[in-house]
Amino acid sequence: MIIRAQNISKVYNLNTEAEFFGIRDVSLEINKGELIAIVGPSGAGKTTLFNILGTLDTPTFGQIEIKNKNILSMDANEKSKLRNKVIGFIFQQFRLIPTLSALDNALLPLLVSEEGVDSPRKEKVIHLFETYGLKNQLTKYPSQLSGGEQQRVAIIRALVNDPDIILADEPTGSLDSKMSEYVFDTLQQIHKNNGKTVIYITHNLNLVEKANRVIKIEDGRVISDETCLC
Ligand SMILES: Nc1ncnc2c1ncn2[C@@H]1O[C@H](COP(=O)(O)OP(=O)(O)OP(=O)(O)O)[C@@H](O)[C@H]1O
Repeated sequence: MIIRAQNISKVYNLNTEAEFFGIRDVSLEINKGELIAIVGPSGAGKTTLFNILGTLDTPTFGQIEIKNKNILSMDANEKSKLRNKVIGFIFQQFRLIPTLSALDNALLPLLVSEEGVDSPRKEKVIHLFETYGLKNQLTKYPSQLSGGEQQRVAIIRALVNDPDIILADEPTGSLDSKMSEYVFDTLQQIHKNNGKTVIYITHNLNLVEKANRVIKIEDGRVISDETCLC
């Protein structure tokens, strides 16, 4: 098991009149290599859950373990190290830095890690650009790339530290249907070829169908959790 969440709740504005449960008593066990879609209406708690699974936020109640490590007992520095090594993030709005080339954007997690960028690591990233059809885009700036290409650069950035888990918050939410397929195809390849655990939030029914497991959230609770044996 790669992630275990036990009875986690996130309470916003705790002990005030505005107290609100973003998620309520959620328990999940996520195994290595799963391809999971998180679905549910707007305001259901998907991003709240995403942030907690990604160690970007702390639950108010409950326990969370990633790779058998208790996240709640870690300080900010330990969490940030674990996050950098174990989790790759992809967001709806790509979040590339406009003044850096596509290659430098993808290298950023290495630049801020203890290991830094060396030649073999740079070559590996260039190889990823080739694998994902971006070899002619290395020196381009984000504004010179299509939305789908920008998201693929963001996916490579999420992969450079070879994380076990990829967390994607509506990765195709800003793209038209053709570009959505183009980008999702990359996520599927990463899942299939590299054995990564991929967890994505989506409103796109075509992408829900492609998951091995679908977790539905409503009013902060998991209302169904189905694994497809296909
Ligand atoms: N910082 C906050 N303070 C108070 N309430 C919050 C905060 N963040 C989120 N919420 C509330 O928690 C609930 C869940 O929000 P969340 O962003 O997780 O939903 P979501 O399912 O991701 O929605 P969407 O699909 O619209 O992105 C919402 O009702 C939201 O208003």
